[in-house]
Amino acid sequence: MADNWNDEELGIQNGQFSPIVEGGFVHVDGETHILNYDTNVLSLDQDRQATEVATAADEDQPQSSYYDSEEEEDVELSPDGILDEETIGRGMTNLGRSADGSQQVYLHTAIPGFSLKDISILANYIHLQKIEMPYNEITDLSPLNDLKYLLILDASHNKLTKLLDFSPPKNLQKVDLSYNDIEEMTDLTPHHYLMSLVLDHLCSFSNLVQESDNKLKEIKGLENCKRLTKLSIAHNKIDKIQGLDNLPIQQLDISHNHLKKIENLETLDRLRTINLCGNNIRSLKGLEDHDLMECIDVEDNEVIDITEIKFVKGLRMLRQLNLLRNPIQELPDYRLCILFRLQNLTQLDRHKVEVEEKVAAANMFNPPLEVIASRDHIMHVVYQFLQPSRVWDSTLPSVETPYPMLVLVGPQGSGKKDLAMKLVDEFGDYFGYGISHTTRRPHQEEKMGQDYHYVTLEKFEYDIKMGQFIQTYQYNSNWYGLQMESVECVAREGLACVVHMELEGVLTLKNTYFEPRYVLIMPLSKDSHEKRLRDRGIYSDAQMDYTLKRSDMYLEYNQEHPGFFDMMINSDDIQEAYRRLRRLVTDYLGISLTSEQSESGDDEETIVEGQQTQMGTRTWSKPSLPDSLSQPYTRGKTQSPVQSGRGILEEMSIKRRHSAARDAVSGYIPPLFEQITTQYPKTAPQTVEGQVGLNVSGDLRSFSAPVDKPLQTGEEEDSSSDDESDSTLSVASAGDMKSNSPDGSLHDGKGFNLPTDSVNPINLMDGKGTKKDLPPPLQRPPSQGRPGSEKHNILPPIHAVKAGY
Ligand SMILES: Nc1ncnc2c1ncn2[C@@H]1O[C@H](COP(=O)(O)OP(=O)(O)OP(=O)(O)O)[C@@H](O)[C@H]1O
Repeated sequence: MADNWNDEELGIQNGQFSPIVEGGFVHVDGETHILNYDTNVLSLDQDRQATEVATAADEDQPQSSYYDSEEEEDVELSPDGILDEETIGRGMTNLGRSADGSQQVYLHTAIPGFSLKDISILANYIHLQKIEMPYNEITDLSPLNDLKYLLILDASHNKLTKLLDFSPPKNLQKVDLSYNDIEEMTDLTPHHYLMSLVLDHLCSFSNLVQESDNKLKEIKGLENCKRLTKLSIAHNKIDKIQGLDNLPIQQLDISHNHLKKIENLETLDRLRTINLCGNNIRSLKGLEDHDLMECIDVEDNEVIDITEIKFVKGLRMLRQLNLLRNPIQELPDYRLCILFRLQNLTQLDRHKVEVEEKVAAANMFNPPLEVIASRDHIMHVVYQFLQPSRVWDSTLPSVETPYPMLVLVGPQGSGKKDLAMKLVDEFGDYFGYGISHTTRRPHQEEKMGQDYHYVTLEKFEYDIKMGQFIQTYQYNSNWYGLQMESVECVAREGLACVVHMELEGVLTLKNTYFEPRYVLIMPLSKDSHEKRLRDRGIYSDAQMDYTLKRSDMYLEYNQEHPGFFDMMINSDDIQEAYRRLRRLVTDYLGISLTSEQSESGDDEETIVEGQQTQMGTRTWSKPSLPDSLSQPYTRGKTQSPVQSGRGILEEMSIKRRHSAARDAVSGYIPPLFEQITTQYPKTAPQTVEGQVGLNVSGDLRSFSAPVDKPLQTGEEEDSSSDDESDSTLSVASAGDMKSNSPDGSLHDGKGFNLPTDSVNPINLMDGKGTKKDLPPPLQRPPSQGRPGSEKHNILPPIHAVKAGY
């Protein structure tokens, strides 16, 4: 009869079978069918009408719902441990089609906790696909021999002594035999459809009180289980991982065994989850090369060394790692340390990884340059705040006119120190060398207080704490730093300060109120850079490698941060580099050189003005006001106008710094520290007239620093030519503009306060960007006496009122 049922009769709607089950009856569409417990087959009961609704069984329903009928409490089920029909019937769930599709049958039964010893009756229920019978006293599974459709078997918590010692149901896929008295794994070749095997806590049942010696010690017999994807053999006495070669295992649980190392997993290339908790493992070696691994649990082991992480570092899919209760937890900053090394983790030690932690880890162990610089800056500002306040009147002469500084930046061995010193030698009337402090020892040819101030680490640290530094940076285990006093010393002389430093130093400097011009001195040829380093004979191979790698970083930084450097000069040939730098500076200062002298090389060049060769005379470039910074300019004869100068962000940053500096200056109350402030000159070099700042106009910088190209043969290096516009730092000679002023003075009584259009370099160009004819520059009287502020009006004036005097 059942064979002829159509879907509707069977309660199948939309392909879903939804009968109403009540005890041994099934109600479908108002008809009641009787379940034949012997065969699982339903037959129609004409006399009964469905009255009550019972819950339809769900395939994944938990065991706890096996018995929920209170009315049947009185009945003694399976007395004497012999499984009976009543017990089975009550545990039946999941009515569905038989495997051949011809009948409606119950597919699942659950008979837990009946102290069953004899389950022979199960042999009659051939349609069962899933049997759950934990917490019994079963010793023999042979009645399952005939259950050829059995897929899932849970016989955990029984008294089985043999592993699957019944002739195999054809398709047995999932087996849980944990908590049995099985001492040894036997050959499971007959169960070659096995996908999941759980053998936890073997031999525990009869040894609840005392730890059994008979626990499973060896993994074996699985060689032919070619479909095994999950294996759990936790809480046994296994001391070696073996016998799993080439199995498709994805989940492996060997927790709480006696493992000392992770081995023989190389061929388990589908492994995704491994649980090794509660062993004696010290090293994570053996976990590498599992590309699909997502989750590793090694809680409660002996992992102590952070370097062990290297074995799981390459696991790109790894998301969860548990290292709780390992000695490694004692390491300082353990969590950030791990998160830095394993940046893909979403869970560590059972705790979700927060984004903030990842950022903190990166900032702690490999901070971006900007973070290094910000920290450095913060540190020095804080230490400065802790000191009595002091007015740096030479370097902070006015909030509107920044103190002129030139920073040569580049990798070690780029030759920037030599260039800086040479520049100061030649243009001593304009530039002074800002001497950094260092903890490194002087090289043979270096002199104390000339190349660096050489100090001990203790002294360096002391000076940091005394708030002396503007910036510091550790390079190759030596510390370098520029002290405020070093800059102030130069400023007091009325000179612009030239310093050289690594990129990190520049980043810090960019956080300060200084607004230097930055020239990247870059050896573009690796070979010549390496040769220069090697020729010095003082660097180890590792140091040279480090330096050469950093030179790539400089190039990248220049590419990625357009406008960060004002100019790049190739220093492969140091003579040529100096010529370019020199040229840049003369443009910058508005100093004219005769073409003859320019061609004659760096050593011979003489500064002239108004076509007169006279050492020490010069024309002055007109200082620009901040407003003029974003004016366009032409760069080189052959190039189309390129935007340069400050980017929008830089502009905004400068505005912020101006405003901060303005606030600082206006709120300054000196009397308390008069003795400190008065030991330094209160003002910068006094003469205001004809002052030249380095803050020459630039344009919006939308490209990385322009490279100052070497001159071609026949090309004139003449500041009077159009080449003047070659420099990013230069503007059309503003000295020409000053010809309107009889004495070349730009002073308006307060400092620089020229009408904007008079300093706007665009005004020097015609509409097409070519230079207009300009009036000849006025000759400036030759300098006399010692070089210094009184003669060289480089610095802007101090606003005494603003400074609080
Ligand atoms: N205050 C500073 N802040 C950051 N870096 C600095 C500072 N002073 C010097 N440096 C840089 O530290 C690096 C190491 O200094 P060192 O004197 O050993 O190099 P160098 O041989 O003079 O390099 P170069 O030939 O490029 O001038 C150099 O790149 C140098 O410019």
